[in-house]
Amino acid sequence: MGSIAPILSLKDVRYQWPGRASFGLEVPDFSVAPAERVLLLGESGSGKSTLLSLICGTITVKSGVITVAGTDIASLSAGQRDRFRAEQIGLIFQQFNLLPYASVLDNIILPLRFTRLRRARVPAPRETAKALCMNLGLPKNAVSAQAGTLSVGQQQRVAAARALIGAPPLIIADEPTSALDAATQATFLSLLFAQADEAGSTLLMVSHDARLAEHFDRVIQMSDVSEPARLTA
Ligand SMILES: Nc1ncnc2c1ncn2[C@@H]1O[C@H](COP(=O)(O)OP(=O)(O)OP(=O)(O)O)[C@@H](O)[C@H]1O
Repeated sequence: MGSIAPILSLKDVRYQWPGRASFGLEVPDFSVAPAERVLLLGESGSGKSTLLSLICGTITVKSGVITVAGTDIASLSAGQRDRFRAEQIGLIFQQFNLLPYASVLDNIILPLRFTRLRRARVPAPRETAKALCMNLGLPKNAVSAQAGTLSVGQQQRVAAARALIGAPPLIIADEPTSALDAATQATFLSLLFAQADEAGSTLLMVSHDARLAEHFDRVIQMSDVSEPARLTA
């Protein structure tokens, strides 16, 4: 990784869900370099979503330090963390989390409402949203459709466009291809990578699906990142 500062870094991070002594994360050292495409593989229940929640700051570490784009997220108040997340991280959820009755266009520009910094990077939000839709292979008339009326594969592209708009430095994707067949997965990933490249965004994806590995710069197993065996209740 040389002297380039990582976009994401976890050092000596520990987390345990309250009342869940049987599960814990312990991450001695994990980092992602700018523009890397990293796939984090792990079985169901291995803690992938917990790790992403820690990185996004929706749950807070018991000990250790997580930095995103150079900022220690524990140093921020809850409100600052929400703003910081909206500014710095584009999220693609497993279930996409689109507003089903809002238009595709309104879904895509939604993150810009929460952060002036990200909004400032998009002089013409509606035009940018339309361009992202086109580049991600959505039909032209899809932008005005209600998001909930689209197919699963199309909704996934809308979720990707929403994550990419305003070029956040870090894109985090939680099993975004689990509902798709292999050919559609590959197409989606190559479109996502091309758009992430254009935005200069780093991509961290978690999945249980080892078949995705060939598409990524680096593939890591959850068991190499976290050492749950060392935890005590
Ligand atoms: N909100 C929560 N409260 C308490 N325990 C939780 C919570 N969320 C997750 N856990 C527990 O943390 C452990 C890891 O779950 P997590 O969802 O992080 O794994 P995962 O690898 O993302 O699984 P999957 O691939 O099935 O989504 C599990 O034992 C789970 O029950």
